Amino acid sequence: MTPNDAPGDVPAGRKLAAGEYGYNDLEIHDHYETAGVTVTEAHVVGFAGLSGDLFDVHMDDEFARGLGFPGRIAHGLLGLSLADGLKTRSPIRLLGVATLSWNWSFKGPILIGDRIHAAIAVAGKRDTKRPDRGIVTLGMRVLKQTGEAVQEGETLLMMRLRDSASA
Ligand SMILES: C[C@@H](O)CC(=O)SCCNC(=O)CCNC(=O)[C@H](O)C(C)(C)COP(=O)(O)OP(=O)(O)OC[C@H]1O[C@@H](n2cnc3c(N)ncnc32)[C@H](O)[C@@H]1OP(=O)(O)O
Repeated sequence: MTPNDAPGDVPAGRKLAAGEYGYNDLEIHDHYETAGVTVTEAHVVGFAGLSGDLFDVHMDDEFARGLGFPGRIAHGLLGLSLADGLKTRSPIRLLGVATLSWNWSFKGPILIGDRIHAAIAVAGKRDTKRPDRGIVTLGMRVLKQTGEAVQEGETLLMMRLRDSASA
C-alpha cells in the first residue's frame, strides 16, 4: 500500500504478523493493519480542551450541518493522533526512536461514532550514520468502518534495531 494506491488494492509484500519489529526486521512493501478505535464525544471534547481548538465545526452540530457536514466533525489531528497511537503498538510493535516528519492529507470527515483504523506499508528504508538506528518511510492511510480513506500520507520514523544493545 502506498498513498497513491486505490483503497481496496491488495498491497505487494509481506503482511506482518503481530509482534515486535526493529529497523532490521522490516522490508520495503511490508504492510499491516492496526486495531481499530471508535471516536467518541469524549475524544472530541477532550481534544478540544487539550488543543484549544474550539472551532464550532467540532462543537456544534447545527453549525457543522450549515457547512454541509452530517454533524460536528472530529479534529483532523485527533484522527491522526489516534491512528498514530495505534501505528506503533497494536498489533505490531515498532521499535521507534522518534517520529521525524509527517506529509499528510485530510480527505474526509471523521464523525463521532466512526470506527477508524490505519493501513500501513513500509515505503522506504535508509540506514543512518549510527549503526544502531535507521529511518523508515511509512505510507499510511486512515480508514473508516465503511472502507472510506479519510486521511493519508507518509511519515518518517527513526527506529532502533532489534537486539541493539545501545538503543
Ligand atoms: C512513535 C511516536 O510516538 C514517536 C514520537 O512522536 S516522538 C515525538 C516527535 N519527535 C521528536 O520530538 C523528535 C525530535 N527530533 C530529535 O529529537 C532528533 O532529531 C533525533 C533525536 C530524532 C535525532 O537526533 P540526532 O541523534 O542528533 O541525529 P541527527 O540529527 O544526526 O540525525 C540522524 C539521521 O537522521 C536524519 N534526520 C534527522 N532528522 C530528520 C528529519 N526530521 N527528517 C529526515 N531525516 C532526519 C539525519 O539526516 C541523519 O541522517 P544521517 O544519514 O545519519 O546523517
